[in-house]
Amino acid sequence: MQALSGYNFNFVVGNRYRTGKDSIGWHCDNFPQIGKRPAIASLSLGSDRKFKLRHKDSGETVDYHLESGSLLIMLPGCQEDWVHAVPKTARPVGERINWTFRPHVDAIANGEQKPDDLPHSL
Ligand SMILES: O=C(O)CCC(=O)C(=O)O
Ligand SMILES: [Fe+2]
Repeated sequence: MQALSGYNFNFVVGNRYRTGKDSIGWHCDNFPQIGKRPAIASLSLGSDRKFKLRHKDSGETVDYHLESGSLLIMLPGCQEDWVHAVPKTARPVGERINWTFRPHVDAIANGEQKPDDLPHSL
């Protein structure tokens, strides 16, 4: 993950969406433990679902269709300026697993997430 994204990550959060009725509402992930201006990498597995971004000031929305195996990188600034959500869907979708890779201040000496030293190729 670090080689793919260019960022270091220290912990992972998993979400399971059993059906289209499972969802996550509008939010941003910028709580203190995650450090300042975090980059977050999001890996999707299983059924595809819509992922929405909404700009906090302008209200502009951007929709992504996250397929199994897709990797979405939310770069520094995304949590500060945008909220995101995975809405419910009436489509008959099966289970989706999402893993978000995040920094943690306890593991980063100065509280800032640093780009990784690894090359950006696999
Ligand atoms: O399931 C997703 O794609 C997003 C999950 C999410 O926003 C979160 O875990 O904070
Ligand atoms: Fe989130």
